Amino acid sequence: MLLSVNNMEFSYKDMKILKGIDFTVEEGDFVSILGINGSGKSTLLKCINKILNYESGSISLNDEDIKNIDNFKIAQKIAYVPQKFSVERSTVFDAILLGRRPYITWNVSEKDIEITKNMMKLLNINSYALRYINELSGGELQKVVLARALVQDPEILLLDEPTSDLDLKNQYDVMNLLKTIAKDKKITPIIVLHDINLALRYSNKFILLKDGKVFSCGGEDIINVNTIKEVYGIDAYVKDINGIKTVIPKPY
Ligand SMILES: Nc1ncnc2c1ncn2[C@@H]1O[C@H](COP(=O)(O)OP(=O)(O)OP(=O)(O)O)[C@@H](O)[C@H]1O
Repeated sequence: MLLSVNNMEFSYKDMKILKGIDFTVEEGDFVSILGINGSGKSTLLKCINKILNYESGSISLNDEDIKNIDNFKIAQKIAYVPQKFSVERSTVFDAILLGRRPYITWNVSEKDIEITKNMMKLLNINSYALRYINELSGGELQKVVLARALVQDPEILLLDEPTSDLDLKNQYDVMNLLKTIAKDKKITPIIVLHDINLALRYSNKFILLKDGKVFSCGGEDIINVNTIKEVYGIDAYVKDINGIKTVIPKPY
């Protein structure tokens, strides 16, 4: 199993946030984590990436407990794009190249530069390679940090609301690209999203978090009128529109 989270718990000081999380992810899955503000989604990603240390239960990567994998190795296997990122003054090219750090021993290689250039082309950001990242728009920056995570060539890509600053077309462009790159490079994305319809369009697996627990986990069928009501506390229509499952909140 690529990732296995078993009865995992985490607290900030004496405040228990994750209260026995269980789920598994297989290679090739495209996973969306959904849930209301404060339900523990970002905390869960940080535990998987070892930014936070879980206190009980277990998290295993390819059947090995992440506690036994050193951080350098973790960085070769898991890339993480946080919800908020601090922006240093470097060029777009250098910022993306930094994603290769887990592989660079002495010097940056031709291969590292080639991978960086190719990723910039794929994400259509090569035209601003030499611009400073602290001078980019929110959407442009979001593409740069995504490119940086992708050149890391991870097995698992953790993304915390990767489309929050993107316009409608860019949201779908980025998700389409992500789906293609994930398939080509055998990267398994695990994405925190607030847009349920975007999640429904791209994911095959859904994890609904509620109060620090997995309320429901599974395929598209777990997104229904009842789970929307239970998790988000709203009444919604769940419709099939041109073969695409769509959630439309009822007016209230
Ligand atoms: N560093 C911290 N110290 C103490 N409490 C924290 C810290 N970070 C988050 N929390 C709390 O942990 C809970 C879960 O936060 P988390 O950011 O994981 O939620 P989330 O589901 O990602 O929320 P959102 O959708 O708003 O981004 C919240 O109650 C939050 O206030």
